[in-house]
Amino acid sequence: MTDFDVRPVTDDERRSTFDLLGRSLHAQPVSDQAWSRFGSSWPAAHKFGAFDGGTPIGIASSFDTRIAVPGGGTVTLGAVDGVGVRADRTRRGVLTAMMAAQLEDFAARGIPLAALHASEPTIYGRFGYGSAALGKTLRVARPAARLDERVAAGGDVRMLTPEEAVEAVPALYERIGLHRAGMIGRPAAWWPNMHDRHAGPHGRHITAVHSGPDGDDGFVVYDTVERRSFDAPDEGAVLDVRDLHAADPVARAALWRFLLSVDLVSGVRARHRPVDEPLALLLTDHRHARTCEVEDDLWLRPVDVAAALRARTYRAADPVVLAVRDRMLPANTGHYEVGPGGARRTDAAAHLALDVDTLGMLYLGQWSATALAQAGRIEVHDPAAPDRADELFTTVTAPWCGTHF
Ligand SMILES: CC(=O)SCCNC(=O)CCNC(=O)[C@H](O)C(C)(C)COP(=O)(O)OP(=O)(O)OC[C@H]1O[C@@H](n2cnc3c(N)ncnc32)[C@H](O)[C@@H]1OP(=O)(O)O
Repeated sequence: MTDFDVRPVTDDERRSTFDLLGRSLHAQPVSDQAWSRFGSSWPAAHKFGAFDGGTPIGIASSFDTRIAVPGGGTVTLGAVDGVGVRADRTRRGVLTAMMAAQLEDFAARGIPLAALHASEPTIYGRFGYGSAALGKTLRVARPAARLDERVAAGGDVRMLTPEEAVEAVPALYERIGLHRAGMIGRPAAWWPNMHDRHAGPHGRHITAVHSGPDGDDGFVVYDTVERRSFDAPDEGAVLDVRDLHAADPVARAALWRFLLSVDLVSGVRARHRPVDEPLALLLTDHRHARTCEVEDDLWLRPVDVAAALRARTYRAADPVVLAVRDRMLPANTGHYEVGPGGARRTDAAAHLALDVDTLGMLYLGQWSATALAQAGRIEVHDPAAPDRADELFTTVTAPWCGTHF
């Protein structure tokens, strides 16, 4: 027996559902002033609430955007930017019911992929999401870390006022483009809450922009946190990189050169960077840039398996036939042939069998079919097939989202 209804959120319920999500994540209710600044980032569209009578007890929110897939194409993405259930109503199927409504809505609207960032990795596999892109945390020692003289240099870095940052950075992100598989477009509604709140006139983050021969081509948003204390009088501040995007290697190196030049800083920390971010290679001594953590970044859910498989490209190898199982969206269950020429449904016998969350793990190229098979996530019917699938799905550049949502 269910004692709640799941339905779309109305305009009047935006703030109460935002506060419900915040509470589930242990945040304070939003103030009137803050809501007037970034409430527009929480439109009613694409939100499913669970209600007991008129009272919200659960929320599953998403927004539509684009995601880059291997090969350079982009497809529509349902970006799940917040799910939460009131603490006294958890573990009674509320999230399951909201996720089902959300996935059916994505499918009905022809959205091929959905994605999220997971608070806890044990939750989302059952809904068909797999960990599809990783991110690393870098710690760089200051003032020891220096860029090697062979690293290409050029252009200028300038700091923006908060007003300039709010104006300039969205257009710059758009111009830099979705050049890595896993990167997503940032719709206008994303910016007030995720960027302007921290880097705009009321925030404390600092924004710097790099300009090359063709104009602005990279930006970094950062904050500094004082570490000096009575017990550690020689510590400077830690510079925390929150958002860094560059159109090319010259702009990226110049932004890192700038970050490493900021005075009174004893270390630079950057979380959720691409796992193949080449910072260590840029330094005279690569040990001054340490990877101290690798975490899951983006979780991906093929919503329309055929469309998702068709959207990306594959490298040269003999085709493989995948048997995909999808409990929540059974129309996806079936056999798919994937080869250098593309992907299509087939009646042919399967070489490999996997659940749809594992397909999410394979899709962007983060994990190899061989590793997934060895981990028991792919059943192997043809012993040569994992090698072929590795060839087909591998990407040269690691996938990375780089956008918090
Ligand atoms: C994408 C994002 O927004 S990340 C942020 C997610 N939100 C949070 O972490 C906020 C705090 N947590 C919550 O609000 C809730 O606990 C939620 C949303 C994670 C789960 O909601 P619930 O209504 O309890 O989930 P529901 O009852 O549908 O559980 C479905 C299954 O997942 C399991 N599950 C749910 N949450 C968890 C968890 N945190 N850890 C382990 N298992 C979990 C349940 O045990 C259940 O398993 P079963 O199918 O084997 O019985």
